[in-house]
Amino acid sequence: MSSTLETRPLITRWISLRPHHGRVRAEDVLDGPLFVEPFSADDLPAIAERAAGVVVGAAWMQDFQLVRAVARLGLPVLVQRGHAATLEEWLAIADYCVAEGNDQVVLCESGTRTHTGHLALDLSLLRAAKARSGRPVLADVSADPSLAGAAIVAGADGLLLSPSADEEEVAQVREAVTLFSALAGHDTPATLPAARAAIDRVDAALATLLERRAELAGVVQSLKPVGGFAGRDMERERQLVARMAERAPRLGVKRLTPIMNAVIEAGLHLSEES
Ligand SMILES: O=C(O)C(=O)C[C@]1(C(=O)O)C=C[C@@H](O)C=C1
Repeated sequence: MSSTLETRPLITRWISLRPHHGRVRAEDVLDGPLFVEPFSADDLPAIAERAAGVVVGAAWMQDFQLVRAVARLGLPVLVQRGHAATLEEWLAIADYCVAEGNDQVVLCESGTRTHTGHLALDLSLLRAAKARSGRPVLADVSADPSLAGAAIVAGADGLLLSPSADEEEVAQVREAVTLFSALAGHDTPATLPAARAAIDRVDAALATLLERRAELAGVVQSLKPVGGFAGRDMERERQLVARMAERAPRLGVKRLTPIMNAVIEAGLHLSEES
């Protein structure tokens, strides 16, 4: 398996060999790269053979011997923040890995344990970790998959889901990745499949927005004294294209005009049909 790690905007699923997590077969959970959390140093040789990377779990942050042994495998290391760990303590684990000659360290914000026992994802800490370390930072949305979109918008380079996530949660997180990474992403994909995958995500977001736009245009038609093609307002169309061109300077007014003409006419046809 590859030892280089492409994080954005993958959903990384991880397997923990710690007893209370239960074992899950790799084939059942592999979505993005497979990361495995060891139970002890004894697990490391098997992990080195099968996994794309190793998880230093939130509960392991004080076990420096294990962290060092993990780093020496040479695989990417995903360092989860302990549920009470500070930014400094978290980044110190990354430094331990680098000290062992392994610079392939990815951080993962895994939430702070609150007084009610819940895990609260700290997105401002995630941003701070990104800024301070310059490393990719994932967000573990296992405790609350509905935060996936917020994490991506906050700058998460990828998301982590525990193997116990059910199919509905996986679908929810995948949908958030598709829609929000299209808006938040500024990375330049390096390969043809990665570039096409990025375009597919943009198209998915575009389709969602076009459907919503058609719905709203239908509402406008029903509110206007004269709706449909008969009530067309070319000055309004010119203004909205001009505003869009400020956000899309590469396309500019000239290229956006026929695109928006087609979009608006599709909406008008739709509203006249219904
Ligand atoms: O804003 C309106 O008046 C609309 O009817 C909506 C809309 C649009 O789809 O954005 C459609 C037709 C008009 O020519 C201008 C704009």
